[in-house]
Amino acid sequence: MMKNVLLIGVGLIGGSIALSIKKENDVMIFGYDVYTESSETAKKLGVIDEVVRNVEEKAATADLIIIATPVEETLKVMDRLASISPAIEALVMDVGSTKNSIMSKAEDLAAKGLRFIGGHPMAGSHKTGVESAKAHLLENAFYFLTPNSITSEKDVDEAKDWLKGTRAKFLVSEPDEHDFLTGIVSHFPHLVASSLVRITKNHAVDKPLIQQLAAGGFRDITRIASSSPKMWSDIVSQNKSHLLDLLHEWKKEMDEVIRFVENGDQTELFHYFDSAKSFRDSLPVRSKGAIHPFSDLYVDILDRIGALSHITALLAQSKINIINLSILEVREGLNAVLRLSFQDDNDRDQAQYILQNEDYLTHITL
Ligand SMILES: NC(=O)c1ccc[n+]([C@@H]2O[C@H](COP(=O)([O-])OP(=O)(O)OC[C@H]3O[C@@H](n4cnc5c(N)ncnc54)[C@H](O)[C@@H]3O)[C@@H](O)[C@H]2O)c1
Ligand SMILES: O=C(O)C(=O)C[C@]1(C(=O)O)C=C[C@@H](O)C=C1
Repeated sequence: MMKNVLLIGVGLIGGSIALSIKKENDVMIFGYDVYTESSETAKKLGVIDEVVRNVEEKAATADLIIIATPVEETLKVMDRLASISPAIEALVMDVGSTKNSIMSKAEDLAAKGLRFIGGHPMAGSHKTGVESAKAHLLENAFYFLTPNSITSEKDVDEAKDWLKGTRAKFLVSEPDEHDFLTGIVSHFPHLVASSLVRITKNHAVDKPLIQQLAAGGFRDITRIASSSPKMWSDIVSQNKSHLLDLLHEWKKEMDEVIRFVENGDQTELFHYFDSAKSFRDSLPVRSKGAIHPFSDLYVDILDRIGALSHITALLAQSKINIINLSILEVREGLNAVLRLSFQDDNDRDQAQYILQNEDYLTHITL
C-alpha cells in the first residue's frame, strides 16, 4: 500500500533522503519549506511529489515525517507537530547535526504522544539546497540514530527500514555521546576553518595578493567554511558546552605550539608534525563522511598549456561528471597534482581507466 512521507525542510539532506526513500518504497513524498521556491524546485526535480502549504493537514495523514531544517528550527517544528490535535501517528525523525537539545525536547514531547527518533547522517557537503541533493549522498556514511526513553525497538527498526535506501551504516548512540564525538570531528573543525579564513581575510585587506595565493592547502583546510552560516550558528548554539571545552583545549594546544616555535626546537617541532601525520594517515580513506564527501582521483600533470583541458575533454567524451577540480601543487615547469572529485567510486574508477589508457599517472590516495 502506498505510504505518505512528509518532508519538512526541503534542502540538501532532506532532498537526498527523500530520493533514497523513493528508490526503495512505494511512497508519495510531500514537501514543506519556509521558502516555497525550494519545495517547488524539488517538485520540478522529482525529489518530492507534491508541494505542501498546510503542514498540520499533511502531518495528520503521514506515515513518516522527516524534519530536515537547521537545528534551532527543528525544535520549533517539533513543538508545532506536538501541538496537532488529535496527536499525529507518524514516526517523526530529524537529521540535525546536534542531538542533546533535540532529544531533550523529544523527551518532553513524548508525553504529548510524539513518536520521535533522532537521526544524523555523518556526510554532506558545504553546499546547500535541494539542487545538490543526491540519492546516494549518504552511501557508506555513518548514520547516528538516537532513540529516546520511550522509543521502542520497533521504532528503531522502522527508522532503519525507511532509511535503508541511503545505504548508510547505522550507529545507535546516546545524544550526549553523539554531541561530544561530532563536536570533535565536525563542529570544532568548522570553527577552526572559519577562524583561519577570517585571519586571512583581515590580512588580505592590505595585501590583495593573498587571495591569489590562497590555493592548495588553504583551500583544502577551509572548504567547510563555505557552508551555510545559519546551519552552523544553530549547531554551535546547541553544542555550546562541548565546544567550549574543545576551544579551551585548542587554546592550550596553541600555547604549546607558540612555545615550540619560540624555542625553535627542531626535535619538538618534528614530533609535533610527525604525531599529527601518523594519526591523519591512519584515518580510513575510503569511508565516506567527515573525510571524504566525494571520490577523489589524483592525476600527475605537467604545467603546460592545455594540460587541464585535455583531461577534462577526455572525461567529458565518456560523460563522466567532475564534481570538483583542484591543483594541489604547481611550480613553473614542474609536475603538479590534479585532484578530481567524482560523485562516487564508480565514476572515479572509470575516469582512472580512461586516463591510464592515455598514459596519465593516477593515484587513489596521495
Ligand atoms: N549539510 C550537511 O553536510 C549536513 C549533514 C548532516 C546533517 N545536516 C543537518 O541537516 C539539516 C539540514 O541541512 P541542509 O544541509 O540540508 O541545509 P539546507 O539549507 O540545504 O536545507 C534546509 C532547508 O530547511 C528550510 N527551512 C529552514 N527553516 C525552516 C522551517 N522552520 N520550516 C521549514 N523549512 C525550513 C530551508 O529553507 C532549507 O530549504 C540541518 O539540521 C543540518 O545540521 C547537514
Ligand atoms: O563535508 C562537509 O562539507 C561537511 O561539513 C559534512 C559534515 C561534517 O562535518 O562531516 C557537516 C555537518 C554534518 O552534521 C555532517 C557532516
